Amino acid sequence: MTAQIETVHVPLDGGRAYDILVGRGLLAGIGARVAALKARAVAVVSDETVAAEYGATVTDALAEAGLRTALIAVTPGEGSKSYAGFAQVCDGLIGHRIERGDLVLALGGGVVGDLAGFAAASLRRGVRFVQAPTSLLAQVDSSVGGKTGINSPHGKNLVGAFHQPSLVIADTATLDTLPLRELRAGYAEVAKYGLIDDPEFFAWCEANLAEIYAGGPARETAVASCCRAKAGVVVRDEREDGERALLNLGHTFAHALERLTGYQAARLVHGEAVAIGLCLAFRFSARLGLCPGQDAGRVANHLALAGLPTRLDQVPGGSGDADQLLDAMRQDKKVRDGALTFILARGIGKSFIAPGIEAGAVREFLVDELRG
Ligand SMILES: NC(=O)c1ccc[n+]([C@@H]2O[C@H](COP(=O)([O-])OP(=O)(O)OC[C@H]3O[C@@H](n4cnc5c(N)ncnc54)[C@H](O)[C@@H]3O)[C@@H](O)[C@H]2O)c1
Ligand SMILES: O=C(O)C(=O)C[C@@H](O)[C@H](O)[C@H](O)COP(=O)(O)O
Ligand SMILES: [Zn+2]
Repeated sequence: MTAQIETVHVPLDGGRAYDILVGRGLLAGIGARVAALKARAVAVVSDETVAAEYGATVTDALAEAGLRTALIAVTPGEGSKSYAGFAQVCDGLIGHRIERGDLVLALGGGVVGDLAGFAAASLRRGVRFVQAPTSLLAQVDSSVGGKTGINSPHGKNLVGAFHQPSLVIADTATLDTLPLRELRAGYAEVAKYGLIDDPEFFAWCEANLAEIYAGGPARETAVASCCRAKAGVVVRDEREDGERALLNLGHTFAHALERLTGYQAARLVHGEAVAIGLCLAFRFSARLGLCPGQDAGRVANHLALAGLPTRLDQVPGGSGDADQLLDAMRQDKKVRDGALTFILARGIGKSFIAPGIEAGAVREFLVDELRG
């Protein structure tokens, strides 16, 4: 049974507008919604964990709606967002004879969404895709906005394409089976939306953390609020020529940490890296005299309360030294003319794009952070 459904519309032009549906129990009714997109076949791309839990619900619902289905499941985890994972999905789609008019349906977390989205963008030079996000991170962030791609040994998301989904179906009941560590990791991106430009939302998160973790209406509110915020940014700046870079708050640090930990979930997952990155972005801003130290402390306190790491010395196996971190950051997609761009903050909800940041200043900051 589907309870209340919240719809967030993403009004992109050129026939690329789409809806994000948020509600409990949406997967059971996914067949009719996908059939309305007028495809003959739908290839569901998932990972083995999510496929075991929800694969049959989705393929049965699609088949009942008269659609031919196929299921491709990759190994769970960031390692699948790789050249090998991309080849597996593309060849799976080709093997199942997915045509230009057909659909790819990403059922899973952000790894599956980014990977399946990139395969859809590439297959026969582009087929449509639907996002059915099942992790908190994917429901609040990665399923919206059309950034798709894979990682390179040189850095995160360095190979990819902008390819918007045709529909996003976020069944919040799937979060009931999400491991606590992954729920917490997704929460880092929830808090990010408050820290970017919405101090009231951050205060609401502080007051409602326990309810968001417990499930129920506060969780749905958090998912829909983040989707609304992201949809607004994406419509104004789809390809990150300006404002969209704010969604990268904490990510220059986070992506360097993910590369240096070899994209190994045993050490760090994306949301945990983002939590550390958010704290570093605020502490760096405070060090540059831009942000009150109190605000940086408030961010770290809240993320620690949420069960997330906040410092470099919490990275299992170590984070790498300042030079290694800086070297990894030089591959950031926001680099311009060789100079680093950071998203910094003048306070909670007051983030801004800061181009031309001196590498020396970043290095000194990291050396001090690593000293503890
Ligand atoms: N495209 C974007 O805009 C964007 C935004 C944010 C993050 N990302 C990317 O998203 C990825 C991280 O996504 P993630 O945190 O969802 O990781 P993930 O996809 O690896 O999922 C986390 C783990 O949870 C499991 N899982 C997912 N849903 C489940 C469920 N309902 N029940 C039980 N287990 C479940 C998965 O099998 C996996 O082991 C990173 O690669 C990151 O770069 C992309
Ligand atoms: O959608 C965006 O734009 C974001 O920056 C959202 C981030 O949370 C996400 O991790 C994204 O994949 C990072 O993008 P990248 O361009 O820095 O790889
Ligand atoms: Zn992110």
